[in-house]
Amino acid sequence: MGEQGMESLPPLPRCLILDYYDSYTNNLLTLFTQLYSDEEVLRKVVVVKYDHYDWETFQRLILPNIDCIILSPGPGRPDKPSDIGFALDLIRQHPLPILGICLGHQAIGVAFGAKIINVPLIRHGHVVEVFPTDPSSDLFAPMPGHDVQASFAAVVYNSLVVDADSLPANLTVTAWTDPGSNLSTVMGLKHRDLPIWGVQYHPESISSTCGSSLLFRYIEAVHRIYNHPASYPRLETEILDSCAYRIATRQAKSAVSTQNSEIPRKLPSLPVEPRASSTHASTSRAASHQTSSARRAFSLVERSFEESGRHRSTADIFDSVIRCRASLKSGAMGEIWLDGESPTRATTTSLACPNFLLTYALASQTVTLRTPGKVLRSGLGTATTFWDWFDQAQQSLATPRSEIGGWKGGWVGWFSYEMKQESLQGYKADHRGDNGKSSLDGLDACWSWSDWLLERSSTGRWTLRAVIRAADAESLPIDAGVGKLLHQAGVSVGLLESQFDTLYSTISAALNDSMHKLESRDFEPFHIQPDTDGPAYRSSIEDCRESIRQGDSYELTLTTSFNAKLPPGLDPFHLYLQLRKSNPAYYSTYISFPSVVTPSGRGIYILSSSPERFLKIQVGESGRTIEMMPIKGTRKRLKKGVCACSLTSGCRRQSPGAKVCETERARIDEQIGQALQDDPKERAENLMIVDLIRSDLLSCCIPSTVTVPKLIALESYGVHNLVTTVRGCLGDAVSSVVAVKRCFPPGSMTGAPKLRSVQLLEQYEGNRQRGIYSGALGYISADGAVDLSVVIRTMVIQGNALSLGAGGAITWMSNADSEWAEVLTKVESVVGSLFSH
Ligand SMILES: C=C(O[C@@H]1C=C(C(=O)O)C=C[C@H]1O)C(=O)O
Ligand SMILES: NC(=O)CC[C@H](N)C(=O)O
Repeated sequence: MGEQGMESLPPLPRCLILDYYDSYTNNLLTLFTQLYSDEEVLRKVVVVKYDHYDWETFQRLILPNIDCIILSPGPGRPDKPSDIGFALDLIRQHPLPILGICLGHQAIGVAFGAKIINVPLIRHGHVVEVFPTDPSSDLFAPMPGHDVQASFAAVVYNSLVVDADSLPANLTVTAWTDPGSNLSTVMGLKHRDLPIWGVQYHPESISSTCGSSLLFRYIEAVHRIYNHPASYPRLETEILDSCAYRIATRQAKSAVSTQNSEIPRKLPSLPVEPRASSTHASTSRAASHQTSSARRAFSLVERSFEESGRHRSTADIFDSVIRCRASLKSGAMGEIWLDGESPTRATTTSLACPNFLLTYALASQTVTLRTPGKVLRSGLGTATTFWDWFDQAQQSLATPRSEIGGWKGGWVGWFSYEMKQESLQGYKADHRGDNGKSSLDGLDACWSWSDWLLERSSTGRWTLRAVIRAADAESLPIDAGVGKLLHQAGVSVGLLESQFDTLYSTISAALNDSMHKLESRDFEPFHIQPDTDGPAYRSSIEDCRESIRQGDSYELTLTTSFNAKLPPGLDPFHLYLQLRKSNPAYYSTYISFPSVVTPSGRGIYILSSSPERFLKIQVGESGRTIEMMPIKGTRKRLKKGVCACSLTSGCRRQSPGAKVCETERARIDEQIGQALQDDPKERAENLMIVDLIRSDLLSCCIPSTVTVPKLIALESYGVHNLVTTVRGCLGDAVSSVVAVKRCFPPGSMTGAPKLRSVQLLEQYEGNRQRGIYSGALGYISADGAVDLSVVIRTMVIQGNALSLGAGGAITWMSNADSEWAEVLTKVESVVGSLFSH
């Protein structure tokens, strides 16, 4: 070493990132793609779980075939063998250049004899100022052409830190935070003689600066150690295959990619044929979309109803067309209303009567097909998960892709929170919450299929959309999977052209039936009670804070459940009509499956007013985009009609509703929102989940495409919320269902790091199953488009039992009283004055 830094980008060495099941590890890839192309990074950099190989195998198979190592951040302690695996041996034997980040950095300290202590001030998700001891050299030297800076801003996620007083002589401190104060801690280390470096902060965080220059200088140092070869070989396939999530390098960033399957195949991307003015639905054009090499049984059609029904309310149409028309309801499994009443974002509404349901029981690993006349079960066996089985089902019933947004027919349903057992890598079955109360009993996932739907655009026009089955189409394979079940039950998927025509006429008549009147019904308020009372919840908050203090978690979304017995005769639909008025939300949804029986009785009904997007997949010109919009940070609003006037505000009359009162109320409400957006605790809560969501998306996206177009924006619906938008382009080989699986459960409902937080929360929530609450709800369109909400602010009714989950993110800075008040605010935003509690 000792040579002047090279001023050009070195070729990329083969780099293995050892992942401690942290929820930020994949973000390191974005530092690489700021320097190198996606193709190069996906060929040369691999993320492998720290327990994927044992030490002996790692030394034999991996070490000889890589050039450098990054040790990731992670939960727990570097001096605890189960948390750190073989890293201490790796560092002590220092076979290759190593860069440790956060937990990895602390492991470097421990490996050479330093002590780990608690930080004087825990500030997960906060931006701190880092002061390199020599900002002009080694890993902190600026990028070529940039000025030397005495300090830079970076995000920290640590509870623990290397004790500066215990450092052995062979380790040097390279950076500090808060130098000279009693908050000062070690932010960087390096070995005096060996190519081993560590940083305590998170260079990969969205709000950290100088991350790519650190990586650049590390790669430059690695390159120097290998005497500047012209290039490095690509990683061997076996090593690439040991990555938890592979993204296809082939055709990275290509235009529209294939629908599905881990084996990429080229299918044409086809638009839906609009049939706005035709009264004869012809499927011939749709059918002609099929190519002989990729023949599909199903296609999409749509036909508008022009002015019909335009002046009637959506609730009225839902009641008259979907709920009351016997000819449409016979043969249906229930009613679906993807409502989407949003004051700030334009939405479409979809109404449907599904033909069949697929439900999944985690405990017995059994899929059940439910049709109006039949119930058929099929065991999955232990070799597969429902996610993979359902992925195949989705693919076998898929239509060609359409660039038109929204649900075009196909699946509507949910994955309950417990489906994490089959999606979350490293999840330990013995921590499962299945000894807790389960009321879902076999509805851990539930996906209904609708051949057709009635859609209202944001301008009010109604359109019939359908999945069409070509009369001469080959039938589905019936030897396994969904095809076998559907065949046994005698269900055929998709409408024939003639059926579409008849349906169009029937619905047209119903839309024009102005005699229909939607009755509104009053009902008695009922009593809703929390599962956990305030003191018990406060005590769980302290448990969460203790886990955070010990370094096991950075943030935990603690939840509880509120329950009520409904008065006899209460129709959930009428309760939903009240909810959509009192708490309009982007993802408001009503689902009714009256024939499904659970331990609480007959029928399951979902009444959702979720404002939160979990995940949306759209097909666009440049490929499939995936977007997630986590919410963190919630405050009560000052509602319309409340007089907030004070003596100083100039309103003397103090009469709620008066114009001057309303102006004052709006001003104070805006101030509350602004204060939320400016609050460092709330911003940190949001940032922690944003970094986690970026890492989730990197498990299915081309790395350089993952961006954050909107960071910590204020959205005010029923409550004030802070919302971030994270977006990326899906990798070619990642199907829609696989993308959902890789990001499930929603990070805003777990906290970070996801795996460790999920398992801790199971303990702190008394092994209670969260059920549909905290899961994902929405559509997976026949063409692979997806839009799912995070299931919050949602009433689930089974028989006469109503449950409503609520919770909030706990960080070190949480105050038990205000967290409990936040939970009650969320509950109130849903049940409001309907209930006494
Ligand atoms: C846990 C809930 O909400 C989650 C927690 C939030 C928060 O802590 O601010 C906000 C939205 C959700 O991601 C809930 O509504 O029950
Ligand atoms: N982000 C991290 O790697 C955290 C490391 C360690 N668990 C701590 O809390 O200090």
